[in-house]
Amino acid sequence: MLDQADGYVTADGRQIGPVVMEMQNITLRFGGVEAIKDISFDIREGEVRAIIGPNGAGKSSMLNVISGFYVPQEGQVLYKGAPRPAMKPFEVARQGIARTFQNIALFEGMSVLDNVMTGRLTHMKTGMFSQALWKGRAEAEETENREVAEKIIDFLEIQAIRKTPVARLPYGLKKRVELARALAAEPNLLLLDEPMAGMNVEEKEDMSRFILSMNDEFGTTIALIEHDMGVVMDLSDRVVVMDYGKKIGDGTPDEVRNNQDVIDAYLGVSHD
Ligand SMILES: Nc1ncnc2c1ncn2[C@@H]1O[C@H](COP(=O)(O)OP(=O)(O)OP(=O)(O)O)[C@@H](O)[C@H]1O
Repeated sequence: MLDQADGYVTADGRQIGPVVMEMQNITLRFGGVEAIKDISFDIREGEVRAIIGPNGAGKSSMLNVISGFYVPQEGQVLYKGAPRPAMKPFEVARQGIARTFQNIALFEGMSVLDNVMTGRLTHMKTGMFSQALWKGRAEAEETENREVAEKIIDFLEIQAIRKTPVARLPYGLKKRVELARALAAEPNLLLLDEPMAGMNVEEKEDMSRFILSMNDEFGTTIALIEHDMGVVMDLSDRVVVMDYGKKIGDGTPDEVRNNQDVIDAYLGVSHD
């Protein structure tokens, strides 16, 4: 039913909408290295879309194209039906796209709450000048942003550490705080860069649960890249598989799991 333009309903009753982002024949080069070779796929509203592949397959490069950080030499990215020009990070954020990073990028000296509040920056309308003139308006906005941040802190079950400086937290919790900050932006599209990397089994299970409930509760469209094929199979509606810069598979987890090219890539069989 994936060819229905308006979307479809999943086996577990979730509504998947129309295509929000379309990658058309993307090629990205770094000097002589072709990191992405003529890849096309789309991301639908409300789905959890994974991009997986072995080391060096081109996943991070692809996430950076999706986020607008890299502009491909060939092909184009359509967002909500319109070609997307080169953009600055704040313009990407204004379009409702948020992301997390593989190497956690938090303000280590700041508390969890303050870090999550930085996720609200794109929603702050009151500039310094009008803050000076309209104190009431600035205060109302601050309260509203704080309420959203607190709601997300509750949702991700990190209330107990809301005042703790991030530097003191273990790795798994830092990853969750980063997720909270991205979610605080109330994004339409959330990009997760190897959300489970470096986690133990229990932390991976927690992270999977939060990703799924975020998608369910807020209807957030999620695109994630991951090295480990196992962890994304239970999470994702559809999976793109990359190997040596090429797309070698695209479909439901079951379709991808049974694709011989995918099996070979993960077993290290050469594709020359
Ligand atoms: N900034 C860059 N400059 C030059 N080459 C790059 C750059 N970024 C990536 N590459 C090259 O592009 C190819 C794809 O790398 P990329 O990091 O996108 O793969 P990946 O699938 O994310 O790998 P990993 O799982 O190891 O993070 C590799 O050959 C890599 O060396």
